[in-house]
Amino acid sequence: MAATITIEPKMHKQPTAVDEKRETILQTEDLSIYYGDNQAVKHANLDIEKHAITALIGPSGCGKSTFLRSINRMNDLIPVSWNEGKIMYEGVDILSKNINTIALRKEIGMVFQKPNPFPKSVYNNITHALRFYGNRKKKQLDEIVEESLRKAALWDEIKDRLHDSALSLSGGQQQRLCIARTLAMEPNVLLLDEPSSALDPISNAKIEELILQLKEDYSIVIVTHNMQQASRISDKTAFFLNGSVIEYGETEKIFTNPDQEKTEDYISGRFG
Ligand SMILES: Nc1ncnc2c1ncn2[C@@H]1O[C@H](COP(=O)(O)OP(=O)(O)OP(=O)(O)O)[C@@H](O)[C@H]1O
Repeated sequence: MAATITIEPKMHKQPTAVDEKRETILQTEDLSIYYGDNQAVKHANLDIEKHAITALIGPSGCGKSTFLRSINRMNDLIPVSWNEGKIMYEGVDILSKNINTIALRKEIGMVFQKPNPFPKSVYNNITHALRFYGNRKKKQLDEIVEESLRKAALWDEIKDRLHDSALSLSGGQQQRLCIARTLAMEPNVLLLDEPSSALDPISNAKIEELILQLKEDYSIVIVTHNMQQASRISDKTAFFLNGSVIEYGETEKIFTNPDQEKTEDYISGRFG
């Protein structure tokens, strides 16, 4: 039977049940990812928890972004990329050939390092994909725009600028708009690839605060080079080195009492 990802309408989510927290939402099983002959991720076994923030850390080129992009099959867009192993999401191996990747990317949304709003109005940035996928009424679109911008902590700042170009917003506002655009698709999982590294410290702090709020409703995986950021906001941390997951555990433990010497060396700045 063809494996599909079901999209359930969930505009008005119920509050998260306490007992739902810290369940596993995604599991990678012996996941390896290659670019041609270059093995960028090596046999990764990670359980990503629901309603938690999972940070992926490690030196440049160790495979963090590759791992992240594989979770919603964005890596498929790189022709030389191929993989082995499994990524289980809601009982389905999302690396299967018959997965609907468009539906998958709605459920598992992604935000990139550089804010990349469309050269359209704020309003149309959020409604563009919704219009493409369905015949939503204006009233409904208005509600989604407001709800998404509120969730992205941007509504109060730009509610009078909905028809201005998104490119007229500041860098930090553009990044929160990109987050709002992703939230409008009602994802379960958010993949964030260094979402604040291109921003000034105040915008960075706002994004961090936002990510912490979003964890109530979403499961978040974030790639970051910023050790303070990882220790401030994440619940779990995975340390990658040369494509391998060297250590994975509670963030507090990883940063205060890691099991592996290499982890200790990295977080204390001895390399990387
Ligand atoms: N599009 C691509 N085509 C070919 N090789 C790639 C591609 N993207 C990444 N790689 C290779 O895969 C390996 C892992 O890169 P990746 O970008 O995943 O690491 P990273 O830990 O996210 O690095 P950084 O922190 O610098 O972003 C590197 O050897 C890199 O050269």
